[in-house]
Amino acid sequence: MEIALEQLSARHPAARATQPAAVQDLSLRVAAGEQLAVIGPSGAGKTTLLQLMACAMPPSEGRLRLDGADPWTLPRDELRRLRGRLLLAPQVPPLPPRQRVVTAVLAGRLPAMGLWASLRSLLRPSDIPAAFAALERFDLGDKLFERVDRLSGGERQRVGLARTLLAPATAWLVDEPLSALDPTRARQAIRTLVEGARERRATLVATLHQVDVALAHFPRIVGLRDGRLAFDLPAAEVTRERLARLYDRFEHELQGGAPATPSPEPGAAVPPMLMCR
Ligand SMILES: Nc1ncnc2c1ncn2[C@@H]1O[C@H](COP(=O)(O)OP(=O)(O)OP(=O)(O)O)[C@@H](O)[C@H]1O
Repeated sequence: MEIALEQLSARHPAARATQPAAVQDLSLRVAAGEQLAVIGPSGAGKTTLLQLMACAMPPSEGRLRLDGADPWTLPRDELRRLRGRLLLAPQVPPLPPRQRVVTAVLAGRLPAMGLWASLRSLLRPSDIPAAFAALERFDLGDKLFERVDRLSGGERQRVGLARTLLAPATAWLVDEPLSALDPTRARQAIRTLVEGARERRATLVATLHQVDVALAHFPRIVGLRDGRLAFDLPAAEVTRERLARLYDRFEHELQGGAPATPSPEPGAAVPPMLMCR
């Protein structure tokens, strides 16, 4: 799916009147199948940007276009169908605590199913091999029949990512997918997510606090600051200086520095983890 933002601004309904808009005058085009990482300090508007792309909140100004259509002008049925092609994966996946992992993963397919098939799938998992294969890619095959509330936070986050692999969506909008993972797991998980999106030809937009992971695994990086576009560059052009400007007065969120040399290929050894938080 192609995603285009034209001078988009957005304000959260609960925001104070004195608070600036969470996203301001943002123009951006993400081609179908492209992979983009969004970085920036806390409060920069990264999550809001994903919510806008996912049609979870309407813009207050400007226009969003998904495959050329403005979703907010579509009839309700068409908007619902369009939302079925969008996957917004929140930082903490909404997994019912008593649910089995297999059911939670297969729930990724629900948007493509009718009502009865959905109910049947929730009661009796329909494609256990597919759930197992998705979990295996995140090193969680042994948790297939475990209850979700018996998993660690990091395991739950990976179950959420395995569910993404089964989703019928053509745009994956993934919010801080690595926040509960250790550095090794984080790299493994992002590699799997990026590969999965490529295999499915899905557009992937991920917000990331780990700047080094973003630079190593995504070809294009968008820097957000105070709701505005600070830069939109190929990963190799995101220099230490640019990052210092992006995180100015938020240096505590950017530990270390950007690689001085061009970003390594996916799978290659990467510099020490830069955690932003
Ligand atoms: N539900 C809400 N109601 C009111 N204001 C909100 C809401 N959600 C976010 N905001 C405000 O919008 C701005 C952008 O927040 P957003 O969550 O998009 O930033 P972020 O870059 O994702 O931050 P973080 O990295 O901490 O998750 C912030 O000023 C925040 O306080």
